[in-house]
Amino acid sequence: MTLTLSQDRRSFGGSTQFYQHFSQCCQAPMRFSLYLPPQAAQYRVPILYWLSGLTCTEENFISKAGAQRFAAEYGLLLVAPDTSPRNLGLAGEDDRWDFGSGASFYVDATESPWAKHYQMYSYITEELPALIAENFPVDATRQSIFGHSMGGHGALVCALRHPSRYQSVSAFAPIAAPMSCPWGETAFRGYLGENRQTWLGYDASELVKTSAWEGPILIDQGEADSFLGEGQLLPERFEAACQQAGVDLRLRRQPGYDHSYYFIASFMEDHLRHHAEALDCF
Ligand SMILES: N[C@@H](CCC(=O)N[C@@H](CSC=O)C(=O)NCC(=O)O)C(=O)O
Repeated sequence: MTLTLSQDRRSFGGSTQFYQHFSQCCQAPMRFSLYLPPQAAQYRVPILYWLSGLTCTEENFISKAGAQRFAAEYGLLLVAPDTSPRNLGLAGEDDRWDFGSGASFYVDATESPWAKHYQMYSYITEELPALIAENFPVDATRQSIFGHSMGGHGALVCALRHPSRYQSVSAFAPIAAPMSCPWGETAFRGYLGENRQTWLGYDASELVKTSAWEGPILIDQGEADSFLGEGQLLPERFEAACQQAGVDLRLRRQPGYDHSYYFIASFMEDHLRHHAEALDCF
């Protein structure tokens, strides 16, 4: 697989880089950003994947979250993929900000015209890890995942569906019960069709009830998040499901914080430490 490097910026003793490649899963060019910590010059480092939210590209997280400082300290390679394939010429692709481009919901679509290209679940869990293992000095047996909003939920789904593949998971303001909120219903209907039974496999509040996930789950949720008030996030549903399943959820409600990257950056250190501990970085 050919990777094309488009930017390489020295940061915190390592490098923030941007790549493009042709994805076999998505049958389209895909982009991701990456932070290579200084330790990668000495030994194979663990990997921490970040999944971004609606409207984001591979750039939002790496330029706004302030994660590189802590990744450099702990020796973590960060990978932040784009949120969907783009510029495919599909009908309706760019009509809405919460569906289509920038809004894949990280599922493998089954419905036309999305199914041919919107295979983001397979891309995130299979193709991208193989690509990273092949091209960077990583220990591919040590990987974790986190994200924000649509991506926070995507991270939960990946970990709950693959409990042995990820050492830890965390999320900022995840869309925690997508089958029960307007964003999720729109996306699942469009990508997966009308049968709600098939949606269950992509809803973290359902998956957690049967998953073999054992580790703690860290979630930060701003109490002044406007999307919380609109009923798009529903952390209380995930909390109840975790309680029912006996899963150790550390849901921290943060007074005054909204949905933005100002909120994310404020608690980034805690999340990176959560993952660094699980990935044996100390
Ligand atoms: N319609 C608005 C709001 C979009 C928005 O807030 N996106 C969030 C993620 S929301 C859930 O997945 C985001 O991360 N935005 C990028 C950022 O850098 O803040 C709009 O189009 O702006």
